[in-house]
Amino acid sequence: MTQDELKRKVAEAALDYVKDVTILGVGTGSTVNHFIDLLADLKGGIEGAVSSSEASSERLKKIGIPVLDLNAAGTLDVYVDGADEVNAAKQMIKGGGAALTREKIVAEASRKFVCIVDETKYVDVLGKFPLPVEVIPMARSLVARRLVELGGTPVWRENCVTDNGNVILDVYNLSITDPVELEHRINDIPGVVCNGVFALRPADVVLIGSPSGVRTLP
Ligand SMILES: O=C(CO)[C@H](O)[C@H](O)COP(=O)(O)O
Repeated sequence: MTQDELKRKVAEAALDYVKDVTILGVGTGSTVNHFIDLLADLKGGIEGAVSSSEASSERLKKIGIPVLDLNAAGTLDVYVDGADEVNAAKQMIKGGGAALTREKIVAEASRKFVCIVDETKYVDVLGKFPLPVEVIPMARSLVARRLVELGGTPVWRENCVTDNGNVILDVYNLSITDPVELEHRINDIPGVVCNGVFALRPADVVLIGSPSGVRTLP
């Protein structure tokens, strides 16, 4: 099976978690794109979705699902999103699609975070995938210097402007043995809007697609 077929398969499995949901949170990325496409056929009572990106909002609207403002929607029952890496503690690296800030907000606003990944995303230690950090443009060099002090090698993702008008630094060479500590430390750097470590609010359910089926992390 191709990686894209695995993404489709795990997206299908996530439908079980939204059957009784009327308003759900929807993440960003190619795995979530499959999930959105599958929502179109769901004979459920979905009345609307809170989206984590302009790209997902457009896709939701195309299939007739209204996109709601989080301020009006309040607490969401379920948030479905992908990840770039996930570990056994259901902590993740996210932000490969530059949507990390809104993803972290919608995740925080949700009772249940269902993370959908193919098997290539499962790791023992987070950090092989370069850690995305969203930064206010004027602070880019300052934040990069602080990230070097933390042991990383930040690289400016050129030609990328986030939905919030900011820039992304991708941090290489991190071995994230204490994700909670690193999430706090990067958040503390002035100019950082958000970092892609999702450990303070990990996933509640992780579904992993493989050729032999979809497994749920214990
Ligand atoms: O965090 C994300 C976007 O900011 C995505 O969830 C992550 O990049 C995974 O993407 P894909 O499903 O395309 O592999």
